[in-house]
Amino acid sequence: LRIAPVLSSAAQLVDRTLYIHLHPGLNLGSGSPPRPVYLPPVVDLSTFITRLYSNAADVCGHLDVRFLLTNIRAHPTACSGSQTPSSPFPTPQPLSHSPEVVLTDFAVQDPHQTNQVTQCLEKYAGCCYVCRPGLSSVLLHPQLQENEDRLRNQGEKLECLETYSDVVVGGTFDRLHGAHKSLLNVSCVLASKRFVIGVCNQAMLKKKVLKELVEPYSLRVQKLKEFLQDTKPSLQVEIVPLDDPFGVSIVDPLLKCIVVSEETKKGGEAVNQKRIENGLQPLVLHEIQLLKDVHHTDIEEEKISSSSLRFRLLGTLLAPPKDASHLPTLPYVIGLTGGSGSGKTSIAKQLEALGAVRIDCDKLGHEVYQKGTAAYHKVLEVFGSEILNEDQSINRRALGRKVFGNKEQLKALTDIVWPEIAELAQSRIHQAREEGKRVCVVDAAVLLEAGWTDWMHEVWLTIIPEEEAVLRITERDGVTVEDAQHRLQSQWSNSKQVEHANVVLSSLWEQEITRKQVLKAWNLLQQRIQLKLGGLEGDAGGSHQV
Ligand SMILES: CC(=O)SCCNC(=O)CCNC(=O)[C@H](O)C(C)(C)COP(=O)(O)OP(=O)(O)OC[C@H]1O[C@@H](n2cnc3c(N)ncnc32)[C@H](O)[C@@H]1OP(=O)(O)O
Repeated sequence: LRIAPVLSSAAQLVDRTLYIHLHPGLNLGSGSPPRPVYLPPVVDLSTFITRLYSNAADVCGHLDVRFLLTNIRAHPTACSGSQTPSSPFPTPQPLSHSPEVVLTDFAVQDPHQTNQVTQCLEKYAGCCYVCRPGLSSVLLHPQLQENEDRLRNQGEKLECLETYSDVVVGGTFDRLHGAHKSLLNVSCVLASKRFVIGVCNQAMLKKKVLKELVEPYSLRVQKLKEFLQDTKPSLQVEIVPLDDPFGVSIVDPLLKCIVVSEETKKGGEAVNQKRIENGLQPLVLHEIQLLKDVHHTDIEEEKISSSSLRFRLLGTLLAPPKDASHLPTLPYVIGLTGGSGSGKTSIAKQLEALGAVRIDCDKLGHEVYQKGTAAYHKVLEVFGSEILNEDQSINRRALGRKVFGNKEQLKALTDIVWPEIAELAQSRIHQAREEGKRVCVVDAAVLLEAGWTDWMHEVWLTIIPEEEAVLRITERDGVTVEDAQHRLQSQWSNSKQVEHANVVLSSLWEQEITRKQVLKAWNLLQQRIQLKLGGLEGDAGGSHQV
């Protein structure tokens, strides 16, 4: 009952990381600073953790909340109410992000006490964690539902939570969120010695929504390590890649418990089946609650999920634009690219409707083949007269069949036409500049392959899964599945393109959803342009105010 009010008042003061240290009954008003104590891992604690992360997602979603377990320790006498183990508390624990301020919800009865209480609090924090010198303290005044609180605390019986020497969990752990942290925290409470985490490798991501936006394996592992080092440094953490749904869970004889959610319970049962087949003891399945995502939209999952987080990244700035000081600030040039069938042209048209000048490079490409032009003759020289229509114009479909799926032939063609298309596109940008336009969108299917990023301010990319692209291409262009695949194979993969993109969009869902992404991307772009222009004006006046 206290969690949400405490979190929301803390969120008003904290920008990034909120570490949580639990000490029920902490008395800061007695004059002498209290000592940190060990708390027993009780069943209530796992409920607390789930509520904590569920509330955190709701009231302070922008914060990286980490519940610390250093003072949670199993002890034979630990589960009989207020008793705590008497072994000395270890030396202060260093945290990944050194605390700058310590907050408490301890209620001061007499305002004259405040100074003494804050001093006690700072000393107490320094006994538990390594804090920077000059750590300040703040007394929070959360709006607690006191009566209910008091009622709950009366005659409470604490039930001990069973702990296990070796605990295992598996998952993708993309963009570590509250539900992951809740799972990890509960697992850390359950594990007394070793915690094994299987992390999905590339092979396991094939079916994931927006799999191209899943963080690299090494980054996911790094974030997990940092979180667990803060949470429970005494634990032996082993992170192993998962190439299949089972990994080490079905071969490690020391494992005792697997932590699952409602959704992954079946997977846990399958693990046990395999363990029995392998002559190993089955694991205890510890099921935790799925956290609800109160902010989820109609097309997002109800639970807190990485897929929803990836979806929300669409249209936002994923990577800062590279230095474009060699380009005029206006028009701001967006290179819009994406595989065949990814909806690039329809997105370019939406941007045009919002005010951008659209430069369609497929169309410019067609212009350069016109009879009598230099490119026309060069293409004829390289590919022969079999690519001509009866009227001697170039049959692009026939040319496409020759080049898509044949690297050398495609290169021969693009060496001829790309310089010509680039020149046409640049002259359109120049014209837009003279007309005082603010934004140009260069719609070019293979912009990255062509190395055109030097004359763009940003690269925007539209992606859809390959199977969907094949469906769309065959339907739209009346070509065979094989031809569609050849065409896609002539282009960089989505993942490779994502590495170079500043903004990613996806037309996988209904048109309205694409429209919302485009609008979001456009509005954010306007803010970036405004900032740039503001910066320029500031520079011109010699002012460097922050
Ligand atoms: C750097 C740029 O992106 S410039 C724009 C792309 N144009 C080029 O690269 C020039 C070379 N390509 C061509 O001239 C033509 O595509 C041809 C002659 C091969 C085929 O012409 P057409 O049958 O009329 O097909 P069209 O030009 O509409 O292109 C068909 C698809 O192939 C893709 N495509 C075009 N050029 C290439 C290429 N060089 N490599 C891979 N895919 C390509 C396009 O993305 C398009 O799909 P989309 O509309 O879903 O995005």
